Amino acid sequence: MSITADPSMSIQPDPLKLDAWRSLPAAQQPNWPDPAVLREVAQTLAGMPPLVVASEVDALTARLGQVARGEAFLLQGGDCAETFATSSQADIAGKVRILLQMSVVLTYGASMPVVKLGRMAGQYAKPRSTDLDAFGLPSYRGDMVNELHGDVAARTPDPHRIMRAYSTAASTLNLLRAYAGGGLAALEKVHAWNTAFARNTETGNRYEQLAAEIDRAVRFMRACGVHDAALDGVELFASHEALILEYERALTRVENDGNGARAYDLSGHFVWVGERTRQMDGAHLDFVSRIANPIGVKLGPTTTPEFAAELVERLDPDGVPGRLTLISRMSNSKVRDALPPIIEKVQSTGHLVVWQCDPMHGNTEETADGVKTRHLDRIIDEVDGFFDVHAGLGTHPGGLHVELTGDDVTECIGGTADLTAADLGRRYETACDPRLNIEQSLELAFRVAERLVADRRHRELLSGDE
Ligand SMILES: O=C[C@H](O)[C@H](O)COP(=O)(O)O
Ligand SMILES: C=C(OP(=O)(O)O)C(=O)O
Ligand SMILES: [Mn+2]
Repeated sequence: MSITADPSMSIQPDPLKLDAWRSLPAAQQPNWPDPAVLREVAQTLAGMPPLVVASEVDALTARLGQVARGEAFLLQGGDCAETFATSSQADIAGKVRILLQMSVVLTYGASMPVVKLGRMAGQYAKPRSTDLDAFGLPSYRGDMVNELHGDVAARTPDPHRIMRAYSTAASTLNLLRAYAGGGLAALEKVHAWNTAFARNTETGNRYEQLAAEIDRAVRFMRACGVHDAALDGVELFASHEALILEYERALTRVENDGNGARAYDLSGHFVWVGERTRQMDGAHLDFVSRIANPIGVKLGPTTTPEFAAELVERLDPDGVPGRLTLISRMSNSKVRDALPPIIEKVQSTGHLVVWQCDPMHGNTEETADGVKTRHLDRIIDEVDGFFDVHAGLGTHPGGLHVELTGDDVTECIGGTADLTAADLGRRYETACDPRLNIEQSLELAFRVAERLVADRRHRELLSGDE
């Protein structure tokens, strides 16, 4: 579905052209039945407090600048589709715990600072391959738009859901901030992040050993009188796909500092444009080109090097390292051929971007029963291919973008527990794409930490540092 939105919906004078997208083709927008209701909701939302503030957004750009320069690693993860029903304390805590576990594996294992970015507090809208689902109902497009369960009425887009998305994002962020600022995220809790379920697995045991070492180190530092905020909490940022442009626009605020007026999309710290909405002349790229947030763009296997170079010039005109993250999602079979010419062409522009690997979306497959799944072997192979390509070109494999949950779900197959298609029925709970469970997520984190260490060692040997 591709529609051009109503240009009369511009809310205010618009010197930064934040409404220019309205006259461009916008892919994947819902067919809202009543534009007047949508307008009303957008106006209400525009008068509400933003969910994050500009200084936090700028802090994330600075951190991502470190990633772009090869000094840090970006870990981004969370649900494919957050739902209102699965935004409870337990759901949020579960995702925070697994992100903390993965980041500690990476920080400790690879001695590299990790920028932590949840696919959380806004990931309520989904692009779909088809307008109708397998039952002939209008496709589920995320809780911000329509309802997963039910009939045609439930699947009819309802603009009021946008307000519910805003309030669910607010309560999710509230808890995220509380967890990040202390309590759950303090390094003393490194053992507590491991759930009972994962503790009894091979990967969970491996984590326990690492946690024991960290625990000892933290106790040693405390005994030496070290009281550093970095031990007591973490910086945790929030991100989602900027899909429903009415929502993103309504939460965009213009800030005036010494450097003039800048627009920030304060629905989250980082937003990205998906594979299905990255048309060069389309509404989504126009909108994100006008905001000051760090932004991402997904790049699938049809991406040409020329497109990537044009994208970089367009979205990072001022050459700010960390402004742009290019998220490759090529599939394990294509990454080794498709990615190198893209990186080389982008390098030739002189811009410094974050290179991030999404090993999930190119590797979705269907079982004989028509269930969407992903095999951990293919996921790990795409990550390996991504690292191989960067090692070959001398560029920094900057980050990982994954769909995961803090639960013991059975949605992806493979891993040390050797889940098969026959296990999928046991706990298949996703609203959209299959997510890694805790053990599979940890296994992937250990693999990435090993690659970071091995590749650094290799570079040091080549440069004769040791
Ligand atoms: O992340 C989401 C999916 O990859 C995307 O929405 C497409 O899913 P579909 O092919 O089931 O529509
Ligand atoms: C839809 C998604 O990805 P992509 O745009 O890469 O298909 C997603 O990240 O959930
Ligand atoms: Mn997905």
